[in-house]
Amino acid sequence: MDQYTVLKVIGEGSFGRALLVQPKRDKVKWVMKEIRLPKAEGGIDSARREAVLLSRMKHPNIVAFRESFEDDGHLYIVMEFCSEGDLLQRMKQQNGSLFRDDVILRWFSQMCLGTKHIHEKRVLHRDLKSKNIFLTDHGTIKLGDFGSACALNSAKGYAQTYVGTPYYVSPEIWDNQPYNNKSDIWSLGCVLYELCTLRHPFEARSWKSLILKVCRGTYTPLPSHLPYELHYLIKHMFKTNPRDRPSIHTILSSHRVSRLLHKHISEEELPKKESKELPEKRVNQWKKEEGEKVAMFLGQKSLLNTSTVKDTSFRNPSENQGGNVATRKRWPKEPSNTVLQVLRNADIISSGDTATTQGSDSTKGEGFIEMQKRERRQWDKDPPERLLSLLEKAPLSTAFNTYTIHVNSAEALFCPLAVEQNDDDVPDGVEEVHIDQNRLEPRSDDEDTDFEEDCHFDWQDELEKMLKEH
Ligand SMILES: Nc1ncnc2c1ncn2[C@@H]1O[C@H](COP(=O)(O)OP(=O)(O)OP(=O)(O)O)[C@@H](O)[C@H]1O
Repeated sequence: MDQYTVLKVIGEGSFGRALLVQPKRDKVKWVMKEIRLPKAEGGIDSARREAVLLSRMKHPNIVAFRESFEDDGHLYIVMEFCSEGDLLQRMKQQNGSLFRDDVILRWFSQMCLGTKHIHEKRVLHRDLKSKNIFLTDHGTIKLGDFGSACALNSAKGYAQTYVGTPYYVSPEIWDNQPYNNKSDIWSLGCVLYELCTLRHPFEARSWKSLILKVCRGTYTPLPSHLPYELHYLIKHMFKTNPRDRPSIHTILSSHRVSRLLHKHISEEELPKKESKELPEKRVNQWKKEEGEKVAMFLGQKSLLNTSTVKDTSFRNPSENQGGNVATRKRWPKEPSNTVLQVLRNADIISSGDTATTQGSDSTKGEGFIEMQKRERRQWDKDPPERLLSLLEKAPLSTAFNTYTIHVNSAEALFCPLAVEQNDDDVPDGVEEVHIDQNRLEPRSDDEDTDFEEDCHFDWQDELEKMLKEH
């Protein structure tokens, strides 16, 4: 710490402060993240290990790591200073004036490259949001902040429960399913949507409304002037079932939008073209040794493969001894219904309307069909009242922050991109989705739902425990 001069405090996040610092020996400015370490011994080792490891990702679109050290109960991570700040600040500066398509596509393609890099190393970001994506003075996008979230997730003694950031969290997380590579894709979809509209796709005034919208994948369509490829991409990134979302590899190589993204990506950065039926071959292209090393470093946590094929190229390190082959899990064919079942019973929802009305809307452009009053799915699970009752008891700090549950705080749900908070709850049975049925053909990316974290964190359990303690 002594070798740095603190120039100023840039800001405060959920886990500590961000300081602008300068080494005493030179003039280059760096950001120093100061993270309060958990008091309990147990989590410290893995907190340090994970933060350092994940901060060491080297890629032009990932915030560069300089060093990390501990001092006085804090973990310090020194990283590249992105002088243009984060994307959320940048969007606010627009004062409602939309970004040009080429700016959106350039930034998004760089985000994809950063995400591709970490996914290739079998690492998940878990907290992708516009606040964690930065811009340099050269206009380059840098993904940041994945070290601290992971570090704190594994810090068992920490008196907070890490979930992610509610506004960016995918349906499977609400349903207590493991985080997987497609969960990062959902969050990336939220950021892309924000860049396109300067609004968040799932704005809400209450937990119930937010979760309902996320779990239904219900969002206001993108403006019609945007290329149809972006409409198509957003639609697929917001598929409620992770198996139907494209992987980062698919987005960059074979997705319809890749043609547009390629204009902003140099040849050597592009993933090599592969035929779709080769998930094993694709896995082989990942640097297996690095993936295993990363998993080993992650405190013996393993990263499981989750797909429909047997993957012989990446094994859970703990299974390597016995030479067992990790069998990929199957995603259920239907989206997970647990949360929706709960919400269906909540007071914002009245009885279902099963009629489907289709009508053309001249303002939405040719070929758009407005789907209204879509048939409600029939859920066959028992209603898990638990989630809703927990949420009712648990006030939350701002839902745009990395979510930590503070039992005594009672801040309202607030969306920073919202101009004003309208009560925009979706009326029962009405989907605000405009579908160009000819062009937006659904497809499955089941084959590239590649991996999930085995260190599944049951946040509902944690929440329940915390509530009991108070
Ligand atoms: N590498 C960086 N370069 C420039 N600014 C940064 C950098 N890292 C963080 N910041 C800024 O520092 C402030 C605090 O960031 P921090 O990551 O600690 O929390 P946060 O992202 O605001 O919140 P949360 O912890 O909920 O994600 C933010 O305004 C962020 O834009």
